[in-house]
Amino acid sequence: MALLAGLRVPARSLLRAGARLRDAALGRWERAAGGGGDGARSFGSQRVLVEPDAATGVAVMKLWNPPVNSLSLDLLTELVISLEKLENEKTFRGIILTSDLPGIFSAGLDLTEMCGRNPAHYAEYWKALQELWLRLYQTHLVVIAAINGASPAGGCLLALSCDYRVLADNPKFIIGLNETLLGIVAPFWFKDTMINTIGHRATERALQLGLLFRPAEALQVGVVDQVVPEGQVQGAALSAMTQWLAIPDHARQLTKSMMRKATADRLLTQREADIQNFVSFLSRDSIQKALQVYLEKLRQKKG
Ligand SMILES: CCCCCCCCCCCCC/C=C/C(=O)SCCNC(=O)CCNC(=O)[C@H](O)C(C)(C)COP(=O)(O)OP(=O)(O)OC[C@H]1O[C@@H](n2cnc3c(N)ncnc32)[C@H](O)[C@@H]1OP(=O)(O)O
Repeated sequence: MALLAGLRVPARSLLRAGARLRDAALGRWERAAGGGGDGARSFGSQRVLVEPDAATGVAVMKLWNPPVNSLSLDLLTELVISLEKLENEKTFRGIILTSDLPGIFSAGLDLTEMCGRNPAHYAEYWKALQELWLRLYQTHLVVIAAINGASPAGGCLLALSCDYRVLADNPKFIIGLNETLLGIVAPFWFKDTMINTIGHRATERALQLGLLFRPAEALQVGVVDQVVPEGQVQGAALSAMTQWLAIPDHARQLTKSMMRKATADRLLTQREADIQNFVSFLSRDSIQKALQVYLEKLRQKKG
């Protein structure tokens, strides 16, 4: 009930949620894609819905982890599985990554996974996040983020890891790596991903100040590539996809790898140390206190 109290979604969505939870309990669910007629079927898990269109080779991947699509351990795991499945299907060349929750793309890392747990849990959680980033950042598929809501911190990382970003024009849809505002530090691979997108100086300023950009600023600094009216974000992402898919796959994929491999390798060569850093950083009393205070503030916002 407490979870439901936090939901700000219409009754229709609650019914849909109920159906998904039921189906998830039965294992992976599948349903026919609306009138596609091309044999493509939606598939997914409890928190990730994938709507593949075999005719175009593009799948829409929707995050659904109420209330704010925080990147819980379960969501991270389900995202990796869905990505892997699409990568293994030869018919698919592109993914549109978006949210199935109104007004939120992703609230970033799930603070409840980082607060009051034990070191083994922190290690497992961080490894899952590394896994998702390594896969998303290096996937041979074209990934376009259709950002239809707020996207702080880890939500911004998700978007930055895509090949192209379209943001819906709403001043509430802020995006950025705001870790310093929480008293924590963006890890080097978050920082590298942002540098590769907007350059060193802009990243230095954004990271130190924990800047969360509104759409016009996000476009200006280059955090996103396009800003479109709300309601047009998925259509605009699909249009952009046409341009990306017009390029021969082998040439585009080799170029993507050439641009991104060194950044990914930097994490791959020190993965274990990065996990240990995270665990020891998070195990400090001062960090736990800062996170608890921040979480409490978020919870009291409504009260
Ligand atoms: C010496 C140096 C060594 C360096 C070593 C490095 C080590 C590494 C250090 C660690 C680095 C970690 C990197 C962290 C990345 C992150 O992503 S941290 C998470 C950051 N996210 C945020 O700050 C976003 C917080 N949320 C919001 O701002 C808002 O919720 C929203 C997304 C803008 C949505 O607003 P609104 O629609 O008004 O919803 P709310 O009412 O605020 O929230 C609804 C409920 O959801 C809960 N919630 C919100 N965000 C989170 C979250 N990220 N995790 C878990 N839960 C969240 C919120 O508490 C509400 O809950 P209830 O009150 O219970 O309903």
